Amino acid sequence: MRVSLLQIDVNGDEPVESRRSRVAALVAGRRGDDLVVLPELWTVGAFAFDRFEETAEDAADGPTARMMSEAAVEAGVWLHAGSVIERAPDGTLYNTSLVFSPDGRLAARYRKIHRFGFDKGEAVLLGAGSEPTTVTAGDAVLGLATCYDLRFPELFRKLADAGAQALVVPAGWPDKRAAHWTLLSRARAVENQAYVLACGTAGAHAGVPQAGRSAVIDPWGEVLAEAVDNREQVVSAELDFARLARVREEFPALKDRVLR
Ligand SMILES: NC(=O)CCC(=O)C(=O)O
Repeated sequence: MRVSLLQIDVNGDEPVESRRSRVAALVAGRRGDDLVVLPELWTVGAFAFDRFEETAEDAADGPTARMMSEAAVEAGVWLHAGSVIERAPDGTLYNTSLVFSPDGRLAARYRKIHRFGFDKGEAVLLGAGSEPTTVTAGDAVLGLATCYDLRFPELFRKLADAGAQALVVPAGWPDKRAAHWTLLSRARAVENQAYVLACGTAGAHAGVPQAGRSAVIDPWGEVLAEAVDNREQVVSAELDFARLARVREEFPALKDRVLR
């Protein structure tokens, strides 16, 4: 399975509508990939808390969902469209990831469970998701998580237990904690013997320089492809699920679990 992570430059100078069109064109041009992944909140910016309310949209039928659905069809790919600020029917806002099939169907949505900010930011502005989510995308079972979720291994273990072979983590991770991003991404791959597709944002927004450093990590913890900086770029790699099965068979640590 050929995957590409699009490490999108998110900055306040580019209007959200322009970025949406630009990203839709980038996705539409990815014919040949099987799965394309976008970062967390690439429309507004994960740290642009003061703009969450004005940019909130319907998860299934908002402007981002519509354009991403069309772009997935045009490219003929599975698309993890990163996340949007979802306005739910009761008015609650969520940080919600969207996955589209190659025929444009919204195949999965996942509301971020662990909200970032402690007593500020997401933690006070957004509702918390409660449903660990997997989705079958072509040959792969994807486990969905978002940015700060990466710090909570119990979520990833639940996803692995539910059959996830590739753990997809869109993020808007800041540069000052880049070492945590790269370390935890590899740890989640090794401990769950799964691929990790970690897709961060490029550039800087809301005064927060981003780590970038998007990476595809294999079930042995090897980095198959990575962005070495925080410029906008595409990171591509081939996922081999026979290799995943071999790793799990030859080093069956998951079977040795004692505590559940
Ligand atoms: N958008 C986020 O979830 C940021 C997470 C973060 O900065 C961290 O975990 O560190």
